[in-house]
Amino acid sequence: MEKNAFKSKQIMLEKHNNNAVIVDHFHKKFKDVNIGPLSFNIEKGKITALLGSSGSGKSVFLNSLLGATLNYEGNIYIDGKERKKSNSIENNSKVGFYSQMDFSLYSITAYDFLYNMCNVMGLNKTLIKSRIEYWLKKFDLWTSKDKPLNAFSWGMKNRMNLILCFIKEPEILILDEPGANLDSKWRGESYKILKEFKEKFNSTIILTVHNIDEVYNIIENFVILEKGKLLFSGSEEELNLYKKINVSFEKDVVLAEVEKLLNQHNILTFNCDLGLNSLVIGLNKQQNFNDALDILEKNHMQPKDVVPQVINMDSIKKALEDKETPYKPKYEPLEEFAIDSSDASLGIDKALNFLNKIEDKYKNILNLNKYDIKVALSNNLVLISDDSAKTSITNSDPLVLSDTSNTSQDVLTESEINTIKTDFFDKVQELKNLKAEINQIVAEQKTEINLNIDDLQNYFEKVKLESEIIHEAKKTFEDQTANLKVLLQQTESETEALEFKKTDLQIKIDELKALQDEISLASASEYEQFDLIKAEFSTKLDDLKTYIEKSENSLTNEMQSKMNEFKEFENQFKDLVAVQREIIQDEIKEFKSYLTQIQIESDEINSSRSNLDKDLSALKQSNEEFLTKVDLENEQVENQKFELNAKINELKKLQEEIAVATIAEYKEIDSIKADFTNKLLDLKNYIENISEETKIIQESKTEYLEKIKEFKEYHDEFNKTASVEKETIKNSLFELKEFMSQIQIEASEINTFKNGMATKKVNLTNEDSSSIKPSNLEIIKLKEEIEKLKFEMSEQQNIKKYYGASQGLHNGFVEHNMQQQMWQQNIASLKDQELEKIKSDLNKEKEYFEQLRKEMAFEKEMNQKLAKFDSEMKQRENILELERIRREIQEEKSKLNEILLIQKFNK
Ligand SMILES: Nc1ncnc2c1ncn2[C@@H]1O[C@H](COP(=O)(O)OP(=O)(O)OP(=O)(O)O)[C@@H](O)[C@H]1O
Repeated sequence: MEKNAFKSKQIMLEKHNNNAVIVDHFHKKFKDVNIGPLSFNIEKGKITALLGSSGSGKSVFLNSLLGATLNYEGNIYIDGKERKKSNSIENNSKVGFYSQMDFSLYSITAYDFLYNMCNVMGLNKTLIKSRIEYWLKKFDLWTSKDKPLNAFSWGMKNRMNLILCFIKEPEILILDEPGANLDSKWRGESYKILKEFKEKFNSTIILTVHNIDEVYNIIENFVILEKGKLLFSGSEEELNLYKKINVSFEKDVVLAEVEKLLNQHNILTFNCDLGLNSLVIGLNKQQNFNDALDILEKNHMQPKDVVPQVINMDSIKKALEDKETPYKPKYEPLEEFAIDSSDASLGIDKALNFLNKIEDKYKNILNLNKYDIKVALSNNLVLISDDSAKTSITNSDPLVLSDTSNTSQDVLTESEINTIKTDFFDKVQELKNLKAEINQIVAEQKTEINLNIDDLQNYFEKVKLESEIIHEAKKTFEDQTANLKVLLQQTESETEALEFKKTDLQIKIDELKALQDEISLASASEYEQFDLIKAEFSTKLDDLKTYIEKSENSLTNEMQSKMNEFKEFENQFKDLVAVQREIIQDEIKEFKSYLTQIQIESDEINSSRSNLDKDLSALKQSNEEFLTKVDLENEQVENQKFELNAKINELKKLQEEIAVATIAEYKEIDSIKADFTNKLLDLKNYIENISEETKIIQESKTEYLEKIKEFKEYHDEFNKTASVEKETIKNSLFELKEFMSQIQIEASEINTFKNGMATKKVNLTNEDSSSIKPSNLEIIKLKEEIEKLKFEMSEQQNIKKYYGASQGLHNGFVEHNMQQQMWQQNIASLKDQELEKIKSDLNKEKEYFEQLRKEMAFEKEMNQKLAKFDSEMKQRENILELERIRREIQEEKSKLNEILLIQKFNK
C-alpha cells in the first residue's frame, strides 16, 4: 500500500518537473483559522504573483515554503524535494528570500556587510567582489558602499534588502512586498530588474504585492487565496483578466462604429456609456494600447480622453466571476488590417491605383451630358441619377454614380463606398507613413515632401471646395428649374382659365347674337336702343379683347425672357463644368506627374534604403566587433583603473608626505629666509664698511706702493754701491783670510800652549788640587780673550757683508788695526741709520702684510659666507624642486582623473 503511494507520488513529481514548487494538500490549522487544504503548482522560470486580501494566508504559506514553519499537514516540494525533509543549507541555497530587514543597529559599511553575508551564504570567494560591485551598481548604491548601514535612508535600506536577495542569484526567489518602502521610480526599476533577472537566470519568482496594477505587466501566473482557501491558480488567460482602459470620444464619433472596428481587430470592448460617448476596451498581455490607438487614429476616431482602469482584487474577482461566461466580440475580426509601412513602394502603387480609380469616377461624371443628368450632393459624395423622381436624395444615401446610357452598371453599394473610403484613408495614411520614412531616411527631402503632401491635401480641399461650388451651382440650377416649372404650370393654368373665359365669352357672344336677332325682330325703337347697347357691348368686347391680347403678350414675353435666362444659365453652367473639367484634368495630370515623381523618389529611397540596410548590417557587425573590443578594453581599463587607483593612492600618500614635508620646509625656508635677509643686511652694512675700509686701504696701498717704489730705487742704488763694495770686501776678505790664517797659527800656538797647560793641569791635579785655581783663572782669561776676538771677527765679517769698507779702508790691511776703530764708529752710525730705515720699512711691510692678512681673512670670511649662501641656495633649489615634483604629481593626478572620467563616460 505504502509502496503504491510512494510510486504515485514519484509519478506526480515526474509529471511536474516543469514546476519549481508543488503544493500538495497543504493544511495549517490554527485555533480559529484554517489555512488550506491548498494544492497548486508554481511553474519553473515564471513570475507568479501570490495574491489575496489581508488574512487570506499568504504569509503562513510563504513561511512554510521557506522552511521557517514545518508544522503543517500535506507537503510542499521544492525542485522535487519535500520541504520538511530538505531544509538543509544546500537546499536553502537555491532559495532567495526578500524581507524588510532593519539595519538601524548596523554600523558596518554596506560593502563589508555584503562581503560578510556572501561568505555566510557560502558564495565562491572569487565571485564575491564582482557580485557585490555589480549589484550595488545595479541598485545605485555603489557610491554609498563605504557608508555605515545605519546611515542609510529607508529606500536605501530596502534596496540593500533586495541586493541581499539577488546577490545569491538563486533558482527560486521569494519576495514579500518588494515594493514597500520604495519610491515609485525604484518600485518600477526593481520590477524591471526582477524581469531581467528572471530572463537571465531562468529563475522562478514568487512575489506578494499590494498594487498588482504596478506589476501586472511582468506577472505570468497567479495564485489567489481567499480566507485560507485557493480561489485561483493559473495563467492570466485562464484568469480571464484584461487590462481595461476607458476611452472617450467626441460626440460626432459613433461608438458602434468604434466598437465594430476594435472588435474586428480582436480588441475587446466593454461598458459603452452613450452619455459620455465612451467605452471600455480590454487588452490582453500580447496587445499593445498604442496599436489600438493607431487603429482608431487611422480611422479618424481619435479618442478625447484615455483613463486606464486599476487592476485590483475586485477586478480579479470580477474576472473570475466572468470566467464562466467569457466575453465574445460582437464583430468578426478582420483577416488583414495592418499596413506594412516598411513597403513604401506598395503604398505608392496603391495610392496610384486608388487615385486612378477616382479619376475614372470623375471622368464618368465629367463626360456626362448635362441633359442626361440630374445632380445632387450627399456630404462630399456625388449622387447621380437618370431619374431624380426615382432616387431618394437624402444625406445618408450611399454614393451612386450613374450614367444614363447604362444606369445599373455604375451604381456602387454601401460596402463598396466604405471600402473606397477606407482605402482612401488608408492610402492617405500610407502616404503619411511614407512621409515619415522619407523624413527619416532623407532629411533634406522632408520639407519638399511635406509641401507635396500639403499640396495633396490642398488639392483634395480644393476638389472638395470645387465640388461644393458645383453642388451649389447645381442646386441653384435645380431650384431655378423647379421655379420655372412652377411658373410654366402657373402660365398653363392661367392660359387654361383664359381659354375657359374665352369660350364663356364666345357663348355669351353667341347668346348676345341670338338676343340681337330676337331684338332685330323687335321694334325699331327698341332696335335703336339695342344698337346703343350693342355699341356699348362692342366697346366692352374690344376692351376685353385688348386685355386678353395684352395678357397673352405679357405671358409670352415673360416666358420668353425666362427661357432666355434659363438658356443663359445653362450656357454658364456648361462653361463652368467645362472649365472645372479642364482644371480637374490638369490637376489630375499634375498629380500623376507628382506621383511618378514620388515613385522615382521612392525607388531612389528603396535603393538608398537597401544600401543603408547593407551599411546597417556592416555597422551591426562592426558594432558587435566593437562591442567585444570594448568589452576587452573595458576589462583592460578596469585593470588599469585598479592599478591607477593603487598608484593614485600611492601618489596621494606621497603627496600628503610631500605636503607635510613642504610645510616644514616652508617654515624652515621662512626662518632661513629671515636669517638670510638679516645676514644680507649685516653683509650689506659690512660690505659698506669694507668698501670704505678698502678705499682707505687702497689709498694707503698706493701710498705704500709709492714708498716701495722709492725703496726699490734706493735698493737699486744700494745694490750698485754694494757691488762696488763687494769687490772691496772681497779684497778685504782675502786680507782677512790671511789675517785669519795668522790667527789660526796663533790659535795653534795657543792650543799647544793650552795642551801644555792641560798636561800641567793634570799634573797639578795629581799633585795638589788647590794649586789649580790660579792656572784656571788664567785659562778663563784666555777664553775671554778668544771670545772677544771671535766677536770682533764676526762683527767685522758682518759689517763687511753689508757695507764696503770706507775708502780709507782701501789703504791697506796694514793700517787696519789703526783705522779699525774709526771705521767702526762710522760704520756703526751708518748701520744704525740703515737699520732704522730697514726696521721702519719692515714695519711698514709688516703692516702691509697685516693688512693683506686682514684682507685675506675678510676674503676667507666672505668665501665662507658665500659657501653658506650657496648651500642655502641649494637648499632653496631643493625645495623648489620638491615644489615642482609636487606640481608634476598634481598634474599627473588630474590627468589620471581625466582618464578615469573618460573611461567612466565611455562605459
Ligand atoms: N501564529 C498564529 N496563530 C494564530 N493565527 C494565526 C497565526 N499566524 C497566522 N494566523 C492567522 O492566519 C490567517 C492568515 O494570516 P497571514 O499572516 O498568512 O495573512 P496574510 O494573507 O499574509 O495577510 P497580510 O496581507 O495582511 O499580511 C490570519 O487570520 C491570521 O490571524
